[in-house]
Amino acid sequence: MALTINTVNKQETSWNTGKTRLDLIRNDQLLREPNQENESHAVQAPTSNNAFLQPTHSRFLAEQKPLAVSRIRTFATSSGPSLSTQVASLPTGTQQADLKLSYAAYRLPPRLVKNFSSLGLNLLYPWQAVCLRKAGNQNFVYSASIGAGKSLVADVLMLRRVLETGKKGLLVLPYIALVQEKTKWLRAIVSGIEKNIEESIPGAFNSLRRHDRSIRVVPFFGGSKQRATLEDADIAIATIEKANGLINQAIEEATIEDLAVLVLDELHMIDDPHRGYLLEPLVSKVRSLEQDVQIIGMSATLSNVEELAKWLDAAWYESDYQAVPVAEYLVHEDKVYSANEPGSYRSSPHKSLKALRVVEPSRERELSKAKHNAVVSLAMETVLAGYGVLVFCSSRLGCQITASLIARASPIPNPSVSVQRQEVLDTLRSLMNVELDNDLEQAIPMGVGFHHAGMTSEEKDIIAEAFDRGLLKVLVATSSLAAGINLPARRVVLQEARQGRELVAPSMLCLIPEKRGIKRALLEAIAIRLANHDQGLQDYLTKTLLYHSTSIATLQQMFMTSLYQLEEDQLIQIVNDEYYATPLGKAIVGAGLDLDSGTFIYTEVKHALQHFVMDCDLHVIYLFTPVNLDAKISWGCFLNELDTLTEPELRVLEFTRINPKVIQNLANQSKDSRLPETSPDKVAIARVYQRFYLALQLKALCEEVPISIVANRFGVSRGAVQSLSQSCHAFAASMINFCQRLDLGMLAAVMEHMADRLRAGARADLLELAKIPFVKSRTARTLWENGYKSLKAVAEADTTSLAQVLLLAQPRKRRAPEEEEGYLRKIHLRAQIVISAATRLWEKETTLELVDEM
Ligand SMILES: Nc1ncnc2c1ncn2[C@@H]1O[C@H](COP(=O)(O)OP(=O)(O)OP(=O)(O)O)[C@@H](O)[C@H]1O
Repeated sequence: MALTINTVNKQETSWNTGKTRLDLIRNDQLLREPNQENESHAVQAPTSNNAFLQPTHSRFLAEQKPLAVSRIRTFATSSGPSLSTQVASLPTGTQQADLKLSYAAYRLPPRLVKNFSSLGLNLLYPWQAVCLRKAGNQNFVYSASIGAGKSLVADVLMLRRVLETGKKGLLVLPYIALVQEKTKWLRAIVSGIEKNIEESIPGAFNSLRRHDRSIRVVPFFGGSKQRATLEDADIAIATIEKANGLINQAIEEATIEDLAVLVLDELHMIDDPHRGYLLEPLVSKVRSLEQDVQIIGMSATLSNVEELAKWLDAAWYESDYQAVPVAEYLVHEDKVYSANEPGSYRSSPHKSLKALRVVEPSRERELSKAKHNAVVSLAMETVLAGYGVLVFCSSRLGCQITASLIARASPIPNPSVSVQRQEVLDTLRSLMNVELDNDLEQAIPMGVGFHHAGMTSEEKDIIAEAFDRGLLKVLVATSSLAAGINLPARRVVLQEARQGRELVAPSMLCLIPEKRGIKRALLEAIAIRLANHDQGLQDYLTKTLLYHSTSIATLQQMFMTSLYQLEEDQLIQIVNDEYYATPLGKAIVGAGLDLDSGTFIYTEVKHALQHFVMDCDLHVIYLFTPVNLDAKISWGCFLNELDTLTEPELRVLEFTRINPKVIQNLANQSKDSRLPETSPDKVAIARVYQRFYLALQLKALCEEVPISIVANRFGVSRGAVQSLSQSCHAFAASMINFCQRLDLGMLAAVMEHMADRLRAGARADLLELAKIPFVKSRTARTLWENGYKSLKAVAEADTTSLAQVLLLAQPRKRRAPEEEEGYLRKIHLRAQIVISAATRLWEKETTLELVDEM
């Protein structure tokens, strides 16, 4: 099978309110079952003499010939999901009482029920009600399809627990974006609710003054400077790494007894060796405490709910409810087959299949491959019915090519849509300091966007938002789009059916040595003093998932070997049969580093302390450059950069043991040449070169070189430069923590200053201006050069003068005279926004200063 088509009749959701608009589903005309008509309409290709043709389109069409779309013929019937089944499955006011959130057994305060209701959640789906009944106060694992409404179950259980016990809840999510989104949502849900101590545990919050009793929902993710703790929150929402750190800290500081509920979203990530491997020790630690913490785990893709429930000693539930019925099809060559009906490929893969529809061959050269032709036709079928389509591709290049084919087959928009799409392009251009990608320039006017990791997050946000608003009709993306985004698509096309769709593998041995391992779990347990002798550590291991899937003898062997290696690596020491973490062991755990990176960094820090170059920024930048990024070096670019280094920077090069001759030799060899990594020493050296190459990119960002130019200079994508700078914030925070724990406070302070500068993407003198939202380094520099040198100066600026300066910071672009006025209005509006943001910041800072002085 070359391609899978999922025709998704997706509820349109407005992400900030969570409100569903079900009428769209009822009115849906798109998902005509193939038996409803014998032939889909032939699609009219855009023609260049169309009356609506705008200047941009004539340019576009001059460069790119429009493509005619092939017909899709239907010659077999499919039962598919019917609309009536779908409607019947939705909760209505007349259904049973336990679907109401106010149902007494759910024990939710009326204000909470009201808040849910104001965000569109009045009635539970029946499966959600079953979950709430089954879960009670015990551990609970459940699985339901994407968008089925899993979060509501966890929210109710967590909030109830927090309110009733007066203790804390910790919600673990895999991505920063999800943490931010969930924080907003939960803050809205708990607004106006006070910790209700009188009705629950007497005394829990009695000492709090009235204004302290609102529920604090606090996000935790990498990169924040403060050493925030669970103490600061009633509901903590954290990424996996951060959550593990919070638990470690709470155990170490003996405040863990304040935790009452732990929620793990996307529990299937426990099987992910890169991101999720910390989930297992995190949960195992909580389980090994002798206290009543309710653990709730959920996921859409758990193939092993029962096993996980056994591990967690939990009740469990698997729902097959689909909030939105999904009709799934497989496309092979030019034929469309049903994927999940009786007699389909999935239910009987060996039988010969009857195709439901066929895409007629195209006369267009570019669509001569059946796969391209099918993707374009299926996408256009949905677009012409007035709905959005998501197309997933496995590579960035594939995205751009597919987007441009679909754009060429798209109909000419009317003038008002055309103007709005031009505005999207303008916003994208204003982010960049180089020309916009040609593919985007051509696709967006036709209502098609793409989204992949080579783009910056701002570019991706603008495009996803335009699709969400319905301004773009097709979004072609890699899996970069997949994280938690709820977009209004009626059809999802997945190219290359076998990629990225695997369910969780049955292997669940997260703690096996090859995957980060038991070694780190033991070091953590020792460092946070969860256990410090054999018996205690073994008890801890019995709480892990590994214990449930490995023989005792193997586990015993792993236990002994790991402790021996930890001692060898000087991460623990043994005194009178008791284990203690060394300062290095504690620093690695405290900073949330993996063992391998921790020991490498320690060697590097020790080295730097002997020769530290203080008359330039490069050495300190090098020290907080992340160590475990898999970045490819372009040796030619590396060599060019060496020519630009100043004398102090060349000293950094020398002290980090980098040999320019090696770079020169590799630059003269083939494009893909690499340093050998045949021994641990060589691996470490290769890591140093790679880190230095990334440090040079970070140095350029600190010098206010725009992301797009850094990307060009180093031969990488803009997205890669941006994610380097983002991962660098989190890494810098760990490095600072690491140095502080090793009593290297001075080094930590220097790094802290530099981390602030990197966050602002600006030199030291611009730090203050760069704090203003929407002011990037280039704008900050322009403001500074035009006399606006402080927050106060911007706050007091007059809008017209500031707009003039903002105009100077925009990339120059020729505009048609009729577009100019709208553009100037936008800049004026932006000036107003910047002034009010600066005013708010300035007022906040002055208030803080006053408080400090009191
Ligand atoms: N009982 C309900 N009634 C109406 N809308 C609901 C209900 N439960 C959930 N929703 C809405 O359905 C949408 C999807 O819910 P949610 O995000 O909780 O799904 P999910 O199963 O957690 O999805 P994912 O697998 O993507 O994490 C949200 O907009 C949510 O507000």
